[in-house]
Amino acid sequence: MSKHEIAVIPGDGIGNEVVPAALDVLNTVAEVHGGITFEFTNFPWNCDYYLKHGQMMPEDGLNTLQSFEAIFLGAVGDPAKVADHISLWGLLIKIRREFEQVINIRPAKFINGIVSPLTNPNDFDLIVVRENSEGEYSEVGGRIHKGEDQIAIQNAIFTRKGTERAIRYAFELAAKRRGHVTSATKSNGIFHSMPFWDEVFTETSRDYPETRTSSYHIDALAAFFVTKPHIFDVIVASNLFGDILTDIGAAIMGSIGIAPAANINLNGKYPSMFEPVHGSAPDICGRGIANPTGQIWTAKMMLDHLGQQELGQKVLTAMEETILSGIKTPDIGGNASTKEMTEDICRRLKK
Ligand SMILES: NC(=O)C1=CN([C@@H]2O[C@H](COP(=O)(O)OP(=O)(O)OC[C@H]3O[C@@H](n4cnc5c(N)ncnc54)[C@H](O)[C@@H]3O)[C@@H](O)[C@H]2O)C=CC1
Ligand SMILES: CC(=O)C(=O)O
Ligand SMILES: [K+]
Ligand SMILES: [Mn+2]
Repeated sequence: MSKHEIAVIPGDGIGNEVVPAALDVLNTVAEVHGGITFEFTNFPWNCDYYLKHGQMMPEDGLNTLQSFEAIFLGAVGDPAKVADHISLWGLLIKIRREFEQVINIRPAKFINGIVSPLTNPNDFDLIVVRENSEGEYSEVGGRIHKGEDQIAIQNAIFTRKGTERAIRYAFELAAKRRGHVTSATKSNGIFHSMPFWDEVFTETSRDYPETRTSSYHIDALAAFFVTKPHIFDVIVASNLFGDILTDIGAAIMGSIGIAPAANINLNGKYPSMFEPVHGSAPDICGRGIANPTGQIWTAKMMLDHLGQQELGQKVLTAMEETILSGIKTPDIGGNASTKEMTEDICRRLKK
């Protein structure tokens, strides 16, 4: 019997609806497997916690999390209670940074049974490798002066190490897929960091002569996600570009509620963290209609990471069958609740 100890942070809003759903699925696969168990430890760190304690997590929160094999998170943010930059930097981004989760892997593919907003989705199947530790997501800068003299300065950080690490990861991943890496750049408008990004991409690509490479400016690339997403295999992007591209990736699948993500620690010093692409969706929170499949597909990515690829595949297959059978939440054209969709996935896993 192998036991996986997982830290669970549902967070805010629909995180509290989709995380329990995905835990049901994980418990179901463990039961079906018979040889593994999960021990989930829940941490109620979110914007309500902030209102009570003045911080998003306790002082020793990271220490506590460090002993777990992985972290399973829903979403962070409730702008009605706490400003987004405070809540996200106090929990989600803090964990990504401090635990050196330097890569964010975000797949998107055509799913049978969901109407894509694209007329010709053409069975696209892509993965965005998002640099997750630096780039435009930065605390470096400041604000000075008042009134009409106000100045805000925001510095983006691109290190050789961080840039090359993300690009190399994309090449390694592409070697196991269709052997094509696309770089997201903007060297026509961003004077220093993006020409640097291009140089590192070109240099790194020399170590992978078998791999086909492309490079597009992010504006054109975003448009190609809409007009011809099937041309992509692996896309490597900076933190912000990857963030934006993956909401588009989610949208062309049919809903942001489906898209999964994994924040990967590569050096083995800290746990990795699994959380879907979407946020806390305050507009639908509390109605029991949040799409659980982004969180469930994220659970599949966690299973893969834990070495349980076979179980991961089972989860994805059950999820796809449920969708194909028409048991779908409203965001993907159905009228099922979060609970009904989750129960159907669990039922299929037990068969
Ligand atoms: N990784 C994270 O924890 C993220 C947190 N956020 C935070 O979440 C809050 C809301 O941000 P938004 O920009 O509105 O993005 P959002 O992703 O929460 O919502 C955008 C739209 O997608 C819908 N949606 C999202 N997830 C869904 C699901 N599972 N099922 C059905 N519909 C779904 C929402 O109802 C909304 O209309 C903010 O505080 C924001 O900072 C936003 C993005 C990522
Ligand atoms: C914050 C956010 O939107 C993301 O990291 O995906
Ligand atoms: K999330
Ligand atoms: Mn995002």
